[in-house]
Amino acid sequence: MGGLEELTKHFRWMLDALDVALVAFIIYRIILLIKGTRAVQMVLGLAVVLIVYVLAQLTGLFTLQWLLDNFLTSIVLVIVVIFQNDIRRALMHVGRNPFYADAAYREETKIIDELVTSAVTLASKKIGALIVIERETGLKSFLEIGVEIDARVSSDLICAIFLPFSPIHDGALVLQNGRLKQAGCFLPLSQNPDISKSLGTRHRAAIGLTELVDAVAVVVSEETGKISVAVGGRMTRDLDSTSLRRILTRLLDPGKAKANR
Ligand SMILES: Nc1ncnc2c1ncn2[C@@H]1O[C@H](COP(=O)(O)OP(=O)(O)OP(=O)(O)O)[C@@H](O)[C@H]1O
Repeated sequence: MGGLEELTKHFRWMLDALDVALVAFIIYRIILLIKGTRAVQMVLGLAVVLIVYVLAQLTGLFTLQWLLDNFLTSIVLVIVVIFQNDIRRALMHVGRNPFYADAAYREETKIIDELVTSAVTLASKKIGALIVIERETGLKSFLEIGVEIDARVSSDLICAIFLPFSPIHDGALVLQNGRLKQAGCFLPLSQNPDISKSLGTRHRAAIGLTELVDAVAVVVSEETGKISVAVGGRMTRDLDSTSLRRILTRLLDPGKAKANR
C-alpha cells in the first residue's frame, strides 16, 4: 500500500498529465457528439445560467442564488432524460465486444456496396436522390422534418424511396448508425457564391449540410444522371461505381471502425 503511494508520488506529474489528457479527450468526444445538434444551444444556455449563478454568489443576490441552486441540483437528471438515447448509444459503443468487430466490418462494407448499387441504379434511370451518411457529428437537428424509416440499408429500398411517385422521394434520406433512419429530410442550402450556377438545390443542400457537419452526402442528379459526393462543403462530381466505392470506403473507413472497436 505504502509502495503504491510512493510510486504515485514519484510519477505524480505523469498521472496529472494523463488526467488532463483524459478529460480533454472526453470533452472533445462530447463536443463531436453534440456539434450540429440542439444540445449545443442547451450547453450555451447552461453556461449562461452558470455565469449568472456565480455572479449571484459574488454579489450576494440570495434569492436568485437559491433559485439557481435548486435548478442546478436537478440539472443532471434533466440532461439524462433529454439525452437518454445518446447516452445509451455512447455506452453501447464503449462496451462493444471486440469479437464482433469482424462482423461489424463486414456489415459496413455491405452498406457501402448497397449505397453504390443504389446510386448507380438511380443514376442509370436518371432518378434524383440525396443520401446523407452520419459520421461523428449528430444529425438530429436535421431530422425534425421527414418520415422515420429505421430499416436495414438495402439498395432496393433506397431506389424505392426515390422513385418519383414515392410519397417520400423529396428531400434527403439519412443514414444513422448503419441504418436508413429518415427520409424526406430538409437540409440547409449552401450560400457559397462560388458554387457553379448549374447546380440546383439538391446539390446545394448536400454542400450546405456538409459545410456544417462531418457527414457525407451522395447526390444523384435527375437532370444529368451523374453521381456526386459532398464532404466538408466540397463536392466531387461525375463519379462511376468504382470511384464512388473508393471515396465512400475512404470516408466511411470500415477498416478504421474495425480497429477502433
Ligand atoms: N433543402 C433541401 N433539402 C433536401 N432536399 C432538397 C432541398 N432542396 C431541394 N431538395 C431536393 O432536390 C429536388 C430539387 O432539385 P433541383 O432540380 O432544384 O436540384 P439540382 O441540384 O438541379 O438536382 P438535379 O440535378 O437532380 O435536378 C427537390 O425535389 C428535393 O427533392
